[in-house]
This record gives sequence, C-alpha cells and structure tokens, in this order.
Amino acid sequence: MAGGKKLHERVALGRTAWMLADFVILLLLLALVARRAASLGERGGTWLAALVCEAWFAFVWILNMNGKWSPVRFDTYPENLSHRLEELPAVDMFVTTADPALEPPLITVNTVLSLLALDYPDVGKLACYVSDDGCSPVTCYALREAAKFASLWIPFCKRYDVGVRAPFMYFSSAPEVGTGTADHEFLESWALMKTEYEKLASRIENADEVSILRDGGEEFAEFIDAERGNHPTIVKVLWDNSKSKAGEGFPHLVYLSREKSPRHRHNFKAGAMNVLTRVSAVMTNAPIMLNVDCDMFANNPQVALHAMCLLLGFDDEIHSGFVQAPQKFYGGLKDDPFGNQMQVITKKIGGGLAGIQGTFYGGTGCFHRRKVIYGMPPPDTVKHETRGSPSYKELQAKFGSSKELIESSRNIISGDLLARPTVDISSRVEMAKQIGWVYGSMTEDILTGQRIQAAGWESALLDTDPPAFLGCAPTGGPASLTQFKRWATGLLEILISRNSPILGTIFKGLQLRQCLGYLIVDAWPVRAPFELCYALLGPFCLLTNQSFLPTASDEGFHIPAALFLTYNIYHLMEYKECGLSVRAWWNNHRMQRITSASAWLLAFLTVILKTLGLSETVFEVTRKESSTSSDGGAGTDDADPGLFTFDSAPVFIPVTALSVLNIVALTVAAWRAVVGTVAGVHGGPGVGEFVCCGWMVLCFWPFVRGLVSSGKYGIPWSVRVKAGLIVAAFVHLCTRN
Ligand SMILES: O=c1ccn([C@@H]2O[C@H](COP(=O)(O)OP(=O)(O)O[C@H]3O[C@H](CO)[C@@H](O)[C@H](O)[C@H]3O)[C@@H](O)[C@H]2O)c(=O)[nH]1
Ligand SMILES: [Mn+2]
Repeated sequence: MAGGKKLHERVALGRTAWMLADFVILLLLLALVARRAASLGERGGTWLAALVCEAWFAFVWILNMNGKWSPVRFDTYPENLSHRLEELPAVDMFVTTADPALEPPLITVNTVLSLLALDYPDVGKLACYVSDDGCSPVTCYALREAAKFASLWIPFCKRYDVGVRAPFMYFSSAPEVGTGTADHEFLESWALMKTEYEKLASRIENADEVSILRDGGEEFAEFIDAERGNHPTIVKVLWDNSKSKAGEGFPHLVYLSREKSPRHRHNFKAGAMNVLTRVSAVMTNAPIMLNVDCDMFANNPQVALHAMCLLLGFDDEIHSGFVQAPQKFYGGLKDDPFGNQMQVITKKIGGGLAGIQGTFYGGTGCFHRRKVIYGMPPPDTVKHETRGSPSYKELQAKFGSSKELIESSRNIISGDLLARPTVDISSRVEMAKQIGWVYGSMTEDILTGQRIQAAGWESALLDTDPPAFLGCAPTGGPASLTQFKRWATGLLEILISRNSPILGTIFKGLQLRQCLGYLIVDAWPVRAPFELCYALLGPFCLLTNQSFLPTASDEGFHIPAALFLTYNIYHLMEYKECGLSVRAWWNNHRMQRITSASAWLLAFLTVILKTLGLSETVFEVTRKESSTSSDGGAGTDDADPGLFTFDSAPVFIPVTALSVLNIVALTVAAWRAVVGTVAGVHGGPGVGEFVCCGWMVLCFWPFVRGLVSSGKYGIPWSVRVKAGLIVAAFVHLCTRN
C-alpha cells in the first residue's frame, strides 16, 4: 500500500453450508436429466422437451453457482485518508435525465443537491454536470433555482453534519435533537431550511414551460426554438465556484442538453454519457468520474471518500478500474411485490462477482477512471512495451478533431501510467469502439463494464453503511415489466453481438469465471423459451391425458419431489439470510416466473426481429414518482400500491394466456378424474402434473386476479381476447386427435 495506514480490506466471506446446498441441488438436477436420458427411447416428444429444458435449468444453476461461489466484501477506512488529502483526485459528477414528465425535475434537483453537498476536503475538486435529453427549460430552471438554494443548504449540511443530503428525504422525518441551546439553534435553522426547501419545491412543481420561455428572458432564449429531438447543444454554467475562496462554496454546476437532430442516432443514455465525458473534459477534466441516474441521490455524504479508499488504496490500480456501489432503493414497497428491489441478487451475485473480476457496472453509483473510459488498458499489461506519449494523430483518431478535447485527453492519458503508444489499436473504427460508453445495447452499463473488464481491469465493490446511493424502483405492472423488458433486450443484444462475453474471454482479458458471471444476466431472455416450454408441459399433459413426470408410485418420483422442495427452501433461506420475509421470497419467486413469460419472452422476440432487421429497439425511460414525499412514491390515490396493475401492452398477453390455460387444464383434468373414465390408465397424468399447474396458477395469481378485476387492476379486454385466442388455439392443437 502506498505509504501509511491501509485504506481498505478485502474480506473473503465463508459459505461452506451454501456450497453443500449448491451441490445437492446440482446433483438432483443431474439425476433428473440422467434418468430422463436413460428412458428417452420409451417415451415421446414430451420427454425430449422436458429433457432439453431440465438440462438448460442445470446449466443455469451452474452459472449461478459459479457467480455466488467466492464472495468478498471490501471494508473501507476513509479516516485513514487524513494524511493524504492533498493527493485526492478531482471528481466530475454526472447526472442524466431524459424526460421531465417521467422524471420530475424535483427528483433531479434532489440528486444534484445531494452531490453538491458531498464531503470532500476541497470542494474545488468537485464539479457536477447534468445532461438533459429532454431539453426542458423547466429542468434548466429547476437546476438554476437549486443552485441558489444550495448556497443555504450546503453550509447547513456541513455545519450540522446532516446525514442524508437530499432535502426531500431529510425533511421527511423529524429533526434529531436534544435539549441544549445548540439544539435550539439547530431547530431554528432546521425550520428555516425546511421552509426554504418547500418554497423551492413549489417553485419547481409549479413552473411551466410557457411562462419560463415568456418571462425568462435571455437565459432561456435558446430553448425557444428547441425541439426535444432537434436542437443545437445548450450548455449553461449555473454555478461557477472558481470565484469562491479556496475550499469554500460548493462544486460547479453545469447544465447540458446535447445536440440532437432527427438524422442521427443518439444512442440513449450511452450517448448522453459520452457527451458528458467530452464536455467535462474541456471544462474540468477530472481523472475520476462519478455517474448517477437522476433519481439516485447520494445517501452517504462520505461516499466519495469511501470510493477513494478503493481507487487509491490498492498496490496496483488494475484492481479498481471502476468502483461500483450496489443499486439500492428508498421507500421500497413492503415485501417487494414487483420483484425489482433485487436485494438478494445484489448481495449474492454482486458480492460473489466481487470475488472474481469484480461486480458489474450498474449504470449508476459508479466511480470511473477517466483514462479507463478512454480505453486505456491496465498498467500491468503495458509494462513491457516502449513508453511514449500518444501522438496528436493517434489522439485525433480516438477523440475526433476538437483541439481542446485532444489536449484534455493528452493530460489524462499522460504521466507514468498512461504514457504508452496506442499503436496496438489497428484502425480508427476499432478505436471508436474501444472508448467511452459502448453503443449497441440498451443496457449500456453491463456492456461498458464488460468492455473495461475485457481489457483486463477489475472492479471494486463499494458497499458502505449507510448505503452509498438510493434510488426508486418502479411500481405497478406496466413500469416494472417495461424495465425488465428493456434490460433483457439489451442483455441479449450484448450476448449475440461482437461484444459478447464469450468472445471477450476467448480473444481478450475477460476471465472465464467472470464470463460465466455475465452469462447469468445476459442469458435472462434466453431462459424465456425454455421456461415457457416447461410451463406448457403441465397443461399439455393434463389436456392430453399424459405425463412428463414420474407418478407417485414410480421409483424416480422422489427426484423431482426433492428438487422442488430443496430448490424452494434454498431460495427461501437466501431471503431469510438477507433479512427478508417469506412473503418477499414468494413475491420474487412469482415475479421471476411472470417476468420470464412476459418481459424476457418479448425481449427474446424483439431481438430476433431486430436481428432480422424488422424492428428497432428503443430505451423506454422508467417513470419516477415525484419525490416530494418519501413514502415509496406510490401515489396517494392507490388503494394498495403493491397490487399488480395492467395496461394493454403486448407484454401482458403471454402470462394472461398461461393463467387461463392452466386453469382450463386443471378443470378438464379434475373433471376427468371425477368422472373417472380414463383415470388409472397407464401413462396418464399424476400428482406431478397437477402440482405443476397448480403452482403456475399460484405464481400467476396477480393475473388470475386481474381476470376478475376492473379498472387499472383488471386485464384490459384487448389483452384478454388475444390471450383467449391463443389458449383456444393451443387447446385445439392439443386435443385435435
Ligand atoms: O435517452 C435516454 C434514456 C435514459 N437516460 C437516463 O438514463 C437513466 C436510467 O434510465 P431509467 O429509465 O431510470 O432506467 P433504469 O432501468 O431504472 O436504469 C437502469 O438500467 C439502465 C440500463 O437499461 C442503466 O443505464 C441505469 O443506470 C440503471 O439504473 C436515467 O437517469 C435517464 O434519465 C438518458 O439520459 N437518455
Ligand atoms: Mn432508474
């Protein structure tokens, strides 16, 4: 460690009992597959289909086992930075927002305020850039007002060592006080601050575009003719701290709406991130860049210092190419009804990967090294090459023709670590593909992180207490499934692209186990056809009076039965270990089945259509509930915000159809059993098929309820009709002979 006390510690976490359980389930899966393979000759297509699906499930299990196998934790000690304060690098902080309607400007303002108020020894080293893809004068106005408020808010936070510096969250609970005079003074300031914040919030919430453009004068003139998708670049320095005394004031604040024209692709968030990188390069050019989504406020004011422990604290920089805080959410609904708080996945897979080549880049809450984003490989890998500064020409090939940008990149790509020729990059096109946020997938985060790890870098996991950043998870059926669909689409785009992790392992520096880790998520949508096929086997067998599982009297029966039990108990225990309820486990289990048959399935089809050139993929921004309250943002008109809601989107059709189909199949089979005509015939369905269909109906319960409800809690008729037609066709095909 470079001089002095250690800044962090890497702690390997034991999990022997879990490893044993991993193996038990793996053995059961393999036994199931082996038995099936052995008796394949005597059985028909149903057995073959079941065999293929079960083999796939075993493969997915192995992927997950690998991901969770060797977790680590990083403990950080920012107090040990005290004698290295001079060394701390500058940090450019990026916030992206895209739509003032889906992402109310007050949310962005809170995130920005929490960043401006971060603890850092020299605030002159921090700068905040907000990218607005919505090109909204209201957002710009809101940020200008926020900058004024910041001059009160930030001294208040620092003076009283405020814990959570996003005002909406801070003021959602009563102040913590004792009874002394100092407390009295604090209470007065607290009340004053709260009133000021409320005024700010009401100015922002009542701001309307028309009056801003009419009365805003010069300052908003550029917005007058700007259309969201067609306008020149707008850059506004809303706060310039260089006039403050050294160490005083608060970080620079810059508003940016990048140039757009209908003739060009803008590459969604990845495009915005690259513009932020370029603009900040010519303004402050900090070697470290923090990026957060507009709803992800800094919940721990010390977060930048904790991150520095990981960025500066390794003997070799290679171990912290980027530093990622896990995504966590505030005000989440109780028991995670939409299965999108992802606490277990974050802990088990995120923590597990931290022990391999490092956790994924999650798109928000991440500290990047600028030079890594610029495509520089880790220092170790260039040790034996001749060193020298990159030539102007090489930089031009890499960064375009802007003189300032080239100069700034020269500054970043210089010095001992970076001074290396870039000749190994063969062509200019190749170069463009190796720098910045990578295009070509809507989950640009996973793709970009993978590009960095394929270059040989590792990442470090920044898990602080209190959590570093908190954001909002979508609520309601449409928003949740849309988000899952976008992720899955983007992930499959990665899997089949030239950036696939498999190629990254064969041809580049992505470690094999890390590649398998990426496959866990990249293969989400590929799981859909297998899971759908398996989900259809139960109803198919009940309708056609066959079986695909051993009956209770068969000796093989105990294998699927044991698997069913151990698998569910294993996951239940994981939820318990993470401090979650049985209900949370069930909600997540159920949502996995729903997501697979809806969002993942549609993502799978979308990518096939895109590959055939028949459709385009678009980034559908997630709706964020207004942050004036901190009740999880579930609007007040909702009777129960945890109830599943629907709209007429195609994503609801498959699960509606599956729900109906399972009910129909159970009814037909139960009828047949009662009437007793063919019961007892050898090869007919047994308890296994009934349990499968019953379990499906339970998993799809929100949809079953949706079939008998109305309003937004009911499945729209257009969806019911389409689903009904699909079911009728399936039943007809099954029972034709
Ligand atoms: O054209 C666009 C679209 C989105 N965004 C911003 O991207 C961020 C993420 O969008 P959101 O709708 O909140 O998506 P989520 O699914 O919640 O985001 C997760 O997944 C994304 C990839 O799909 C990552 O980029 C995010 O960091 C990650 O938090 C937000 O700040 C948006 O304002 C843009 O700047 N421009
Ligand atoms: Mn989001």
